[in-house]
Amino acid sequence: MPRWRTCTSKHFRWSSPVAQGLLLCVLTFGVILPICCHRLLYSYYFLKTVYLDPLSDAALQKSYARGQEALHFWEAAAFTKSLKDPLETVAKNPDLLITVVTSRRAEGRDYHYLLQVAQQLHSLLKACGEKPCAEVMLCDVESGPSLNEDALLLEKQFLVVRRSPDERWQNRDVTSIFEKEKRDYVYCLRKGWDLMRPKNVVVLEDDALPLTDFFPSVKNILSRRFALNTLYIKLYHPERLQRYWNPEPYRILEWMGLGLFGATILLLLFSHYTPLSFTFSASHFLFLALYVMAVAELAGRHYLLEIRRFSPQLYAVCPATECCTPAMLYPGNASIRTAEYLDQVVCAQGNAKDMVLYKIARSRPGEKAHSVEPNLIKHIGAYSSVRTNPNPPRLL
Ligand SMILES: CC(=O)N[C@H]1[C@@H](OP(=O)(O)OP(=O)(O)OC[C@H]2O[C@@H](n3ccc(=O)[nH]c3=O)[C@H](O)[C@@H]2O)O[C@H](CO)[C@H](O)[C@@H]1O
Repeated sequence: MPRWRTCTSKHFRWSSPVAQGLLLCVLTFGVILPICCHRLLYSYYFLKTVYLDPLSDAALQKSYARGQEALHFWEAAAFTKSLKDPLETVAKNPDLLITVVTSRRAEGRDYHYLLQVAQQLHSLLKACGEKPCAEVMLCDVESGPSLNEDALLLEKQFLVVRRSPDERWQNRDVTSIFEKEKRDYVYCLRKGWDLMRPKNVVVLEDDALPLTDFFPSVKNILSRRFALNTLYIKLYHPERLQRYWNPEPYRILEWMGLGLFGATILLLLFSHYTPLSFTFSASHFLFLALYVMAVAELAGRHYLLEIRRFSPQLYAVCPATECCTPAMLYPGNASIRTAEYLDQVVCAQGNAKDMVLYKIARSRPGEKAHSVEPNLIKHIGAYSSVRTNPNPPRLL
């Protein structure tokens, strides 16, 4: 027998733990995960070159169809319903006020993001039963010569607030869109507080579509102790930034915890169900922990988070992340504190209101900020009203 064959058989036996571990890794990472995850947008296995374009086009088409359906819905409602002045019908001191900040969109107007959000809120509020879960205020910040037609269409159904000509005059010198966006946000925070003195406030951007678990989850979060001492709680973080390998310290802890938990379960299963005699060792445990961690990261943490939707009690609360403010919960009088803080800062490119808010919460003594996972809204805005848009917009 040639010499190399003797060597191989001496050092490499398929029954050895190393060979079995190798086989498991090759099967999992080279066969099973690629087959199961190549179409999953937020997985490392996602075949971007093949699937990104069709998935993005399908998402645009779906959003367009929802927008047109919402347009017909609200056009019909405007004809058939003649409500009292919405300002008379809103409750004072509601438990929850939902403020939707909206401006006219130059691009993507046919998607009617605001109408989609309003229709979803309308149906979720109807499902709440007799006592409404929240009051809704639409804050139309459009100050240009063109009107925000979607907000106009909703005037009979919702309370719509706008700046007076004097207030608009005071803001005429703002040249940066990011500073304008911040001032608009502050205006909406203050207006909601002045009109209703709500017990808690959620501010939604007009392209933040609440998911079906929105109201039960917000209620559950507000019932937790930490909410009382929080400046804001983020209800959305972009899916593409939800990976473990994004430098958020709490995620590394979660990742390690998952690895240890998964390894324990796998060892218990192996020891019960393998016909071979099984000896437990620390290196087995370490290997399995790393294996579970790698599977979770490569398949996509986003999909793991979705398991938490099973019940609002399972939603995780973690330290706030930096990016984006499409859906923010301000418990108690935090909305008015936030407006005061934001007033003291000037926003600019690279230092938009989301970054500024994050820095405020970190630098002010006694203020804390949190994020909830999984997301409570879906971000439907493929076209930004403050940044240049790629043509056509893509999901990643
Ligand atoms: C999904 C996502 O990452 N969204 C973030 C991104 O917004 P986007 O770049 O996606 O912009 P967007 O069009 O969604 O606008 C954000 C919000 O600002 C409002 N608006 C717009 C123009 C204006 O003059 N005044 C005004 O108030 C608009 O109605 C909307 O409620 O960046 C913003 C900061 O710049 C925020 O952090 C958004 O959460």
